[in-house]
Amino acid sequence: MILELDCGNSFIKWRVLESSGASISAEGIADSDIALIDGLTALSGLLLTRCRLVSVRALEETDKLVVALVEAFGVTVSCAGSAREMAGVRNGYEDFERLGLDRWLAMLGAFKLASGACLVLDFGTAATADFISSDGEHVGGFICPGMPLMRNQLRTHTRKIRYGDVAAERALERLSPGRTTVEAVERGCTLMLRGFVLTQLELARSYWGEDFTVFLTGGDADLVSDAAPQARLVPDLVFVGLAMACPLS
Ligand SMILES: Nc1ncnc2c1ncn2[C@@H]1O[C@H](COP(=O)(O)OP(=O)(O)O)[C@@H](O)[C@H]1O
Ligand SMILES: CC(C)(COP(=O)(O)O)[C@@H](O)C(=O)NCCC(=O)O
Ligand SMILES: [K+]
Repeated sequence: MILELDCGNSFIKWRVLESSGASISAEGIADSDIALIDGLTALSGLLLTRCRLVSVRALEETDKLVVALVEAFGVTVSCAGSAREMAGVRNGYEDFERLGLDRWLAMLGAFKLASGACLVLDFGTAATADFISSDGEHVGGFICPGMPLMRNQLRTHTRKIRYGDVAAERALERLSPGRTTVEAVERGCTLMLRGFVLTQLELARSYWGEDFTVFLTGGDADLVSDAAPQARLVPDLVFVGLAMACPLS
């Protein structure tokens, strides 16, 4: 069985594939290395042979996780790395190694699925947009605070914005102007993200007319999907790219 990991700034997304790579036998989200290893250990019939991962965390942090995985499961771990060019996509950064690996893998996955120009929108800790033209050129992208960062900045830099997770979830049942603090903040931040989506769509249209595919991914993709009804919601887009960047043969 193959373990795949996407280590973002907030969560580790994981899944276990059958050895052929054809089907998913388990998947989940962990908020720490320990929670990940406990979650995997609790699975019955787990026989890991290989592991591939992508991380946007600090090198030492990623190394620590790799050591823990080797210790716990005796697996060989391969980590996705940067590339100037791969699978027909050319990294557009001046310094290609500085482009976030999750963005790079999502771009590889998107270009493979679209076989044409694409706009990749990822809503995690940060919200990112990346533009890939039909010939595989990465035009560049944008990085903004995502929902968790916007919400936490308001909570920690004001005196009177305080509320819990349950109230936050309930506040997003509608997007009309808020009549409580929690509604005002949660809906306001959601509308900021939707505005971000609309701006990116407008820019993509100015480059490519209607001839492009929009991909939505990341834990908060659902919050903005109404703003881009034409988009393909692909929660595992990073994993599509991970399999391309770390083939297990
Ligand atoms: N099942 C879930 N578990 C945890 N977070 C989730 C889940 N579904 C959506 N989210 C939201 O996803 C966001 C994190 O997205 P994610 O793509 O995991 O970020 P990152 O890659 O930066 O770690 C958070 O705002 C969180 O509330
Ligand atoms: C932009 C990001 C913080 C997004 O991380 P995420 O929200 O997925 O945790 C990450 O891709 C990153 O650290 N990138 C390096 C900087 C760059 O891409 O320019
Ligand atoms: K991510």
